[in-house]
Amino acid sequence: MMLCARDVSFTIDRRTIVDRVHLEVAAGEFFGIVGPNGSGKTTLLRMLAGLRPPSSGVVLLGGVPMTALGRRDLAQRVALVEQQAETSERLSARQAVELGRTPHLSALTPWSRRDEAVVTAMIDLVGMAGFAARPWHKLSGGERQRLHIARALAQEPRLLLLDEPTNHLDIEHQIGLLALVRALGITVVAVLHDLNHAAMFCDRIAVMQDGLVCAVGPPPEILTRDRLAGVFNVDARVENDGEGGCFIRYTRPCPVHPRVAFGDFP
Ligand SMILES: Nc1ncnc2c1ncn2[C@@H]1O[C@H](COP(=O)(O)OP(=O)(O)OP(=O)(O)O)[C@@H](O)[C@H]1O
Repeated sequence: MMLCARDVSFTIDRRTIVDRVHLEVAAGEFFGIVGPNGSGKTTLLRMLAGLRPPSSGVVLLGGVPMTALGRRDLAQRVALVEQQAETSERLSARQAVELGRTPHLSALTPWSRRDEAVVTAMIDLVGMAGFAARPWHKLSGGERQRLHIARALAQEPRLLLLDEPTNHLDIEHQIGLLALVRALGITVVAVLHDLNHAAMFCDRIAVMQDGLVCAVGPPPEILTRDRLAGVFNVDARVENDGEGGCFIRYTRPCPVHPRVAFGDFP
């Protein structure tokens, strides 16, 4: 499902956090948003999800302004997994995923065998089948994160928005999750901190800096040594992966001498 942000800004306390962002994400594209801490990624993602109305500009989903879609319509099309998503502690793992079916239920369409099958399939997809009966509060951070993804997939969204989806995951599950999401073939917009993951999985990425999108394009065009230095303040070599992509090799900085030592404190 095509997503378009037209000159979208967000201002709070007279500070512009997202500044006239223009983006077009094609149906089926895996689109990454990268940028330093505080550059406006989460704020932009929440506007793309229709959760935060822009101060100016418009977000269009399939050509329709988000603001024209009712909450239920929106939830049937768009799923968002936020950074510190929480779920009530009294639920089991399976019940947490079942919440993803809520937008599809009504008095006329009560819980059905199809809902049951979708929930089972999504729990299975994220490798959590053995955990379904476990109480939520007894799960690890990574297990919860995988179930948050399963809950979002159980919504059967056409647009999936992910804010640092690999948080808490071990390396196998970081790579497995991004590969899985990519294989779904739906439109995905993901805020990613790991630039090598962005390079591996994204069709295109947008780089944010101080609320502005300063570059958009395929990873090898965008993740240049100069940009990594200018935007992220790191020294790195960008190498060709031999398959049309790239990977980044960071340079260890020279040793820095802290201006304080623990012994300085009485
Ligand atoms: N509700 C708010 N009120 C005031 N300032 C806010 C609010 N929400 C976000 N900000 C500020 O806006 C800026 C952008 O925040 P945002 O969370 O979008 O950044 P980010 O790029 O996602 O950061 P990170 O990588 O650290 O998650 C930050 O400086 C943040 O402190």
